[in-house]
Amino acid sequence: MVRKFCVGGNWKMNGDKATITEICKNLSSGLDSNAEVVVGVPAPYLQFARTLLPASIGVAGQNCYKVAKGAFTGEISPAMLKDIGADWVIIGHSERRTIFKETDDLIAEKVTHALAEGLKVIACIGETLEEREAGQTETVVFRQTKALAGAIKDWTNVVIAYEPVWAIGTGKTATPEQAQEVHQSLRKWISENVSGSVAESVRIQYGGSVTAANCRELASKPDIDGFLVGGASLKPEFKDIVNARQ
Ligand SMILES: O=C(CO)COP(=O)(O)O
Repeated sequence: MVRKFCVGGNWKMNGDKATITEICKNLSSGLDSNAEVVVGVPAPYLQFARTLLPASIGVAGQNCYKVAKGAFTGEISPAMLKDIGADWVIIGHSERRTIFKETDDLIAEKVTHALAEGLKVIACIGETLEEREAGQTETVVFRQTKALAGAIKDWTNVVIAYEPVWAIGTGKTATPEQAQEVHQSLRKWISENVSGSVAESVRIQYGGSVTAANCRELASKPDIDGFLVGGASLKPEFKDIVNARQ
C-alpha cells in the first residue's frame, strides 16, 4: 500500500500578519503534488492564512477542546475550527502535554470529539530524553498510542506524529535509523492491537528538528510517511521538506 507523503508545518505561537503573508506566498507554488501539506496556524490567524493559501494546502488548529461549546473561557471547539475553514487539528503535542499538563485521557477525549465533528487529526506522541535513556521509549509511545486507539473508531482521518521530545527545537534530530525503529514498532503495535489494514494505511510523521538538510534521508525510510515541522516550517526551506520525496 502506498501511503501519501504528508507534511505538516506547526507554526506554534509564532507569526504575525506580515510574516504569515510571506510564508503563504512562498507556499503558493513549487510544492510536490504527490505530497499532502497542512499548516498548523495560531488560532487568531487561521482564517487569515486560509484566505492566503491555495486550497490544496490544509489548515490546522494547534489545539481544540473536547466539547462543541459552552463555558470554557479561552478554549476553541472543533466546530469553530471547521466553521472558519480549518480542516485539521493537531492534538496532544508535547508542548500541550508538558506545559499545559494535558493527559493521555484528555487527549483521547479531544481526538474522539474532533473526529466526530469531521476534522482530520494529527495526533502527537513521543518520549522524553529521560524516558529514552531509561529504555522506556516503546513503553511510553505504546501507552500514548493505546490511549489514542481507544478514542478512534475510524482511522481514515488520523495521522500520527512521532515527535521525540528531546528532538523538538533542540537541533538534535533523531537519526533516520532511530526514527525508523520507532515507526516500525508503532506500526507493529497497531497491527497487533488495532488491525493489519490500519497499520498498513496510517501515516506516521516524524517530528523534531527536521530541516531541508536532513529530511531526504529520513524520508527514504519505509515507515516514515512525512514530517511535522516546527522551526523550519516558518522558513522558505519548508518547501524543500515538503518536496523531500521528489
Ligand atoms: O514540535 C515540532 C513540530 O510539532 C518540532 O519542532 P522543531 O521542528 O522546531 O524541532
